[in-house]
Amino acid sequence: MSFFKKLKDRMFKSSSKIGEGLDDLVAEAPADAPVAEAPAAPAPGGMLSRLIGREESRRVLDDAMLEELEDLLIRADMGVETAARVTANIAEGRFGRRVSAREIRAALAAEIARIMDPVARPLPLYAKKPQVVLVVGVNGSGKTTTIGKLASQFRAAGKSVVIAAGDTFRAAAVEQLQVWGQRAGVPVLTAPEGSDPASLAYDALAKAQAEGADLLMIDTAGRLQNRADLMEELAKIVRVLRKRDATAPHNTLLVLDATTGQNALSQVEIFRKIADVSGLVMTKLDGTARGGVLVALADRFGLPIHAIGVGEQIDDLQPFDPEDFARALVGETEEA
Ligand SMILES: Nc1nc2c(ncn2[C@@H]2O[C@H](COP(=O)(O)OP(=O)(O)OP(=O)(O)O)[C@@H](O)[C@H]2O)c(=O)[nH]1
Repeated sequence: MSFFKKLKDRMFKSSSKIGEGLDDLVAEAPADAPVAEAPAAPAPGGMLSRLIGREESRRVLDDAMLEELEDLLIRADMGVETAARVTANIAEGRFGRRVSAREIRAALAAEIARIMDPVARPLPLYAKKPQVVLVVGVNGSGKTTTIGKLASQFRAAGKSVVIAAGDTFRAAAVEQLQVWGQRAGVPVLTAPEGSDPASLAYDALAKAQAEGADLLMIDTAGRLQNRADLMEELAKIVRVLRKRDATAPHNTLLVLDATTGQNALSQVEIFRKIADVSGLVMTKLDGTARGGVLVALADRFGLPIHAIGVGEQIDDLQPFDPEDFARALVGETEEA
């Protein structure tokens, strides 16, 4: 199965929200809508429709339609500012013309891909050994799962990986990480329940250095209820790591849950204040209709999006491909 097909299948809720919304929008043309004088540009596939005797629905792209389009994008979690900008760009050169859903869908996919293109960057790998990756995010966002999936991919690429279970206050979180470590074939370092996460991070880095490991991934707590405590905990981990390696951590990954929609935006704001976030992973894009939030994130923050989670299995973490994502999000059905 191609990447696009898999992504499209997994993101079907987001896909159908925008895809079906666009079809309805064009079909809902007011009966007395004025007919544009400018000839409509032939849409791809238009010829085929004519040959099989089925004309595509078209609607004049006027203010009312643009407003409906903007509403549709906001409902798909793209955020008010991004939705307005995208809609304005789509209007350019098309305003007053009769357009088909297919044409708007293609234009929308191109706009979204243009926004996402600069942020689609895999986790950078450095020559520095061990490369220390701090993983932050609220509880339940998918940190543990993402660490397991990433560790498995790095192992498959021939890298040696060590994981540190830094959420020492939650036994269940540590156990979960151990399960993922086993699946990925990667050692997981733990500390007694309630012990200082910074001291575990220090020991883990010492061990990773002694073993000549390529990567050290450190899980952290995600208790936002007490932000000051969490900030202090993360700052202490960084301080202590730097005693062994002044350049650590080399990446600070923020894991976000797509099902939280617009809330993901405030999580980025908060975590950028309490940790030096260098990149994002968006999980749970499968089974949510809120995938549009990724566009808002890219547009607002410009932080690299390293990968997306599309399921609970070990191989359900994909590199972020802006074109495939954009086409899946707007409900395109065909391969490019
Ligand atoms: N459908 C789906 N589920 C996911 C994905 N990523 C994680 N999950 C699920 O989300 C739930 C929470 O994931 P965890 O990895 O335990 O999240 P965490 O951030 O480590 O949470 P805590 O352990 O509570 O700190 C689990 O049931 C995962 O199976 C994904 O991409 N898709």
